[in-house]
Amino acid sequence: MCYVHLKDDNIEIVLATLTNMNGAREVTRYTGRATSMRVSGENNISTPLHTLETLSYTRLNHVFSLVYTCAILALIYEHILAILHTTSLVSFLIHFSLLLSDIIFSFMWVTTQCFRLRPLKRKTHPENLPSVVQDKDYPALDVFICTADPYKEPPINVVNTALSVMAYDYPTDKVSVYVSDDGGSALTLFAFMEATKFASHWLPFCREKNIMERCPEAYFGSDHVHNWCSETEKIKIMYENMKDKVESVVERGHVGDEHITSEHESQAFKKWTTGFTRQQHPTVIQVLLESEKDKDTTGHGMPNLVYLSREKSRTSPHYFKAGALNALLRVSATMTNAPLVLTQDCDMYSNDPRTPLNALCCILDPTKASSDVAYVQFPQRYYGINKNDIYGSEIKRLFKINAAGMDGLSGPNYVGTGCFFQRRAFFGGPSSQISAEIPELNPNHVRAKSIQSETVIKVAHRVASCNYENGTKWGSKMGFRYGSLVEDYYTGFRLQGEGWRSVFCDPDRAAFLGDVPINLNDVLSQVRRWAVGLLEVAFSKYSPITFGAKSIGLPMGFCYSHYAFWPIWSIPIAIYAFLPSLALLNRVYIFPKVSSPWLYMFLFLGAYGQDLQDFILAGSTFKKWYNDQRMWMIRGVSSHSFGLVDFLLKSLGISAFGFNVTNKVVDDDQRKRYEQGLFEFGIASPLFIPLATIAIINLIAFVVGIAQILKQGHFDEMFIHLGISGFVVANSWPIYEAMVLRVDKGRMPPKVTLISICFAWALYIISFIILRNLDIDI
Ligand SMILES: O=c1ccn([C@@H]2O[C@H](COP(=O)(O)OP(=O)(O)O[C@H]3O[C@H](CO)[C@@H](O)[C@H](O)[C@H]3O)[C@@H](O)[C@H]2O)c(=O)[nH]1
Ligand SMILES: [Mn+2]
Repeated sequence: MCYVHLKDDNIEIVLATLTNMNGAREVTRYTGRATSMRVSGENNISTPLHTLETLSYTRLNHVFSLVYTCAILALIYEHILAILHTTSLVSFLIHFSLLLSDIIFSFMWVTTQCFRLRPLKRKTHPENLPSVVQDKDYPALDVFICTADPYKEPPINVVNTALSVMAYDYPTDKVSVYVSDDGGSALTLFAFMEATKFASHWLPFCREKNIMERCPEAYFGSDHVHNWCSETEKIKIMYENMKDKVESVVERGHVGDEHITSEHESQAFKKWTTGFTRQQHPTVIQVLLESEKDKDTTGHGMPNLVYLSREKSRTSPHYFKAGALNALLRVSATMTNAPLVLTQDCDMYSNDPRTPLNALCCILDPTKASSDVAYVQFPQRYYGINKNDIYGSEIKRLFKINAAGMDGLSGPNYVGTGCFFQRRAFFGGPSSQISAEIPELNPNHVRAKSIQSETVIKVAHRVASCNYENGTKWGSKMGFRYGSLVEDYYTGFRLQGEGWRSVFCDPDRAAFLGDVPINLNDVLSQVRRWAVGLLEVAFSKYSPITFGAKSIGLPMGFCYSHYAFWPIWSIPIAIYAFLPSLALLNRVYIFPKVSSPWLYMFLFLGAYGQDLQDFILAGSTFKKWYNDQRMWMIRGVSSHSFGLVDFLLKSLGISAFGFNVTNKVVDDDQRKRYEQGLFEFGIASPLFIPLATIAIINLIAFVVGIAQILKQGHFDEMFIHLGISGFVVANSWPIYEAMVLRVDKGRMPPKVTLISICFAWALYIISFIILRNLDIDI
């Protein structure tokens, strides 16, 4: 096994770690330049499973960061000077808000630099696996798929996700797929019963044809299905039949008797008695496939497939997805207890059957009893994004650029899906394991013989009950952690705090492909939930800035802080969106006189230029980057501001903010407009009001500003104001278009436009009253 260590540009590969008879460690190493490394050899110890490369522009980035830091200091100094020279409360407040804004921007910029300290590119070599470990010795893998609502997450899509992982190129008897249904829906169970029948044809078909798209919907939907033959046609018809059946049952809302084909199935549906609701129902566990018994059409074994809907009660908290994942951890422990666990969102299908092998390359260390890698995170990547990605849905910075940056430190944050964990990681630190309350749940507990035996099913029901966690360490010291709506981010952070590392694995071919929301309200609502979750971590006793910096070191602490404090970006963005334009309308020029506009220009272009550079190097395009920066502002003033308020209300106990599941059903009209690159407003969402208000105020300010320059000069004083307003106007183009030019269903509802005009007017009046007695230059 190899273990790779990087120091500056040098690479050290620990090819083997063996313990000799005296108990001492013997290490075989290769050292060399990272960029020119070649390792060759015949035996297994010289065949690395993964190699790392540092990126050549990193040094340049460091130098630039130094220069940029000086510019930030100069700007802060000017703000302080300006504050010292203020003569009235109003001008003090104005300069203070500019100082506050720039301090927040600077803080975020400083934390961003930690992602640039040592970004890595990691390459896996699954072709070398056979010389290190035979496939019969591969660790078993439990896959968890979460779903929560059959109407927002169509069961046929969940089935597709499950089929894609069931068909992995991995010893079938080592794969178990567990589906958690927080929607407690018979419709989802029905879909999976149908899926098991289809799987017995689909899995051998994938194997024989060696196809890459093992998600049937993606395979039959792709234009380049090779080797189309009568068998392909047959399987396609089978798939279409299953899909129609599942969709019609979902549409009808219940599973009719005509669809139930066996006594076994009928027994399963009997659990949906009257009084069974999503919020209140007993545990349902249904073993749909058992690898030791069930065979596919060629007689080859099938993976285990288990449906779980944990018990829910109105009086017990269920902790949303984190709770579902912990129930999955426990139920799977009683049945298969695989040392590797993959967590998947229901809308993220596997796009590469060799993904578990790539993960093994990063996690496996056969020479040691265990490695300290808690998880291997693959990036979230998506299908169906429009040409220029108008909503910045790729979120490239979070999922790719920053993740590669953290990989060079202690490893990336967990993003909820596409992540292979060592089960051990959920039970204490790498060298301080803790025991579960019952032995069946411990990672070293030997798996049961039959997953359907009475004793196993009994314990499985017990550990899935809604009161099971009371008085245990689940959610605090064990399993996925509770306390934040971004349970993924929080859990990864806490695991790293316990001493675990993580690894980022980003092969060229996307390992997983997911679905993105395609209307603005869904996009913004999703980020609003994230904002609340992140703030819950930022202002907890485990804040990354304090606890994090202590437990995982300053650079990693800063990386995690960057996300935890993401929503406070809304403060400077909102200040810059309103203040300069309102001041301009009142002919008050607020930027420090001493500051030459060049300093602002440098800071703005420097940050933007670096951002653009990262995007282009990560394989993106200028247009996508432009849209991403626009969404950054849009999210800042809507999702993040609302998230900030939601968080405050939640902290004060005034209102609760739960996990609103993102809608994955789209209407064809919306899809068409999305393909055309049009923003989808359509509904009167409060999230749109700040956007429209800002767009209106800045447009008027910009026009008035230009008119003033033409009439009476003052260009110098107005330069920065005009620059900012002009920039906001340029970014607001889709909003003007939606308010004035469009007539389709996705335009801005007139109600939102009207309310925003009123807000803009009110803000102008207020600013007029406050600013009227100020000098032109303050
Ligand atoms: O009570 C719940 C709520 C959600 N989910 C599942 O959680 C997943 C993610 O939910 P989704 O609505 O798609 O949220 P997103 O914001 O798109 O998800 C991102 O953000 C979440 C944290 O907010 C992470 O858990 C996800 O992995 C990450 O992709 C889905 O499979 C849901 O079925 C549950 O199982 N139970
Ligand atoms: Mn999602």
